[in-house]
Amino acid sequence: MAGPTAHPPTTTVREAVLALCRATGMTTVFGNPGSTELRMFRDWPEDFRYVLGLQESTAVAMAAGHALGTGRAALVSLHSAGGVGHSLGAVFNAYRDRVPVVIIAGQQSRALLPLRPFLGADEPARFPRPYVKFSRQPERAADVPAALAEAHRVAMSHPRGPVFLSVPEDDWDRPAEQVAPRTVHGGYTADPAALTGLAQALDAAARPALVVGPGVDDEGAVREVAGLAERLRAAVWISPLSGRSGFDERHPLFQGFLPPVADQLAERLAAHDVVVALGAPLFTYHVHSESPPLADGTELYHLDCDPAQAAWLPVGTSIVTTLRPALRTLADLVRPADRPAPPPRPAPEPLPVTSTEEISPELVMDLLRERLPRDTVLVEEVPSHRDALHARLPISGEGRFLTTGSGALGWGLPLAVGRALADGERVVCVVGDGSALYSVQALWTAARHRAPVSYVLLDNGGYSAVKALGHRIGIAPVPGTDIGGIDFAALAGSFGCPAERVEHPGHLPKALDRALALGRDDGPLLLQVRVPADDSQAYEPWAR
Ligand SMILES: O=C(O)C(=O)c1ccccc1
Repeated sequence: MAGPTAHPPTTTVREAVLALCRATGMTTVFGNPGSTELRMFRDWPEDFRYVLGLQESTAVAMAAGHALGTGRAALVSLHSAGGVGHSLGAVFNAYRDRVPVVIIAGQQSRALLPLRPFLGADEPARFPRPYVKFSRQPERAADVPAALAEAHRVAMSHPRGPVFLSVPEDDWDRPAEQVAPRTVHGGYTADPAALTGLAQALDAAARPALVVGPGVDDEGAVREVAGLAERLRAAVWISPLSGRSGFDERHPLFQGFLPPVADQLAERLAAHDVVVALGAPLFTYHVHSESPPLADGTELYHLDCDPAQAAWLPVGTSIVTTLRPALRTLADLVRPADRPAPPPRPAPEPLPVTSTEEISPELVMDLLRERLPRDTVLVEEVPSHRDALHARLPISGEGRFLTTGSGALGWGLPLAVGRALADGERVVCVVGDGSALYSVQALWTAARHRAPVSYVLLDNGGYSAVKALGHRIGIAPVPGTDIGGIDFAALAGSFGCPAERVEHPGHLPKALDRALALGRDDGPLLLQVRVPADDSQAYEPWAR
């Protein structure tokens, strides 16, 4: 009888990898197959689901949505070299947004590699860097399963993120040993003395603020942040261009969204003497302005699980920690405050349906707010109208708002597919025409798998955010920013996704009713909503 120290049984690389995928909950594979991956699919098991993306960046973004929905890493299979290249915009987002995506990329046969073969990747492990946490092509086929196990553990440890394994196509049939899954307990907590110092600063503060970054939602610390904010009576802001929410935006302590411009950010926070940034890089700027990061008199503390981020922040005291244990300790350390709470931010005026001839983005957001259940998962990629969305469509609840916090467009449309496939809950995705076109073929996957996504595509006929950013610095017109005239409803229909065009404000309420009444089993639907191209506005939603 085998003792506990006996070697695990020998099998093939494929069997060992599939067993590891089962053990780690990665039985949905997002991918786009080619000849360099074929042997992975021999005797493809029935308990695995293959979700085809018609371009590799959609496969990565769908996997990211799945990972965000399940809380587990998601597996992606990419084609060698060029396929990896196609995926990289989405890999960049996954890295910056800390999404655990495990990528297995194809590679040519080991015997062919010295000959620079067709499809072969030179220096495969360098290709996705620096936007992966781990990147390897194992030296020997037999090392592939253990390398994948390590990659998975790296992807899932804080700060989470994508990992990359290049597997030559002749490895899959070779012998290898089964890998026993291991557990890594990855929560770690701050130095108690550092938290005591922070608690003392908060107790002494007159007007403290918490800045909620994407890490709060990512680490499941929303409830802890609300508890601390209430105990402190602190103002709560969301960090610039955060890819998540992380605080109930209807809460009276909520003050709004910080601007991604240094002078405006410093000005917004100047009212506070102690600011605590939670899971937020805080100084995420989109455009340059000559300004110190914070006004004199604003003292910054920063809690984050990423030591690199702690190192590159230009000012403040950083405490490296995962958030939940640190926030619980902090809530015990601070005194309940008797300072007055900050006044709540004013609510925007609702627009009557009949107030305009055209459909304004504000009207779309008002109508969505009236219709969406509070716990709807909302995926956003509508840069020109994000201010209207944030002002009029408050998010409540953990994991309910997803967008790119990094800026590579083409993320939202497929992200919504993966998120919907994670648990079958209907997702609402508000997407711009420009954004949609980077990854529009994900509608085919949505239709194929009947992913419950209601797309509200705001069509302003151009790259409006870029036009407005040009306008801001006196550059108009900007060449290459008009893309109007695309029939998205027909395009979606051709992919098998039902769609409607909405061009008149009076037709919008019923169209939204139809889109939002759909259930888990009704598959996707796309509304192409024509909104005006307002190129005259400077892209400073945060300043309006
Ligand atoms: O600034 C840009 O060019 C850009 O790509 C972008 C991305 C997201 C939001 C707004 C603009």
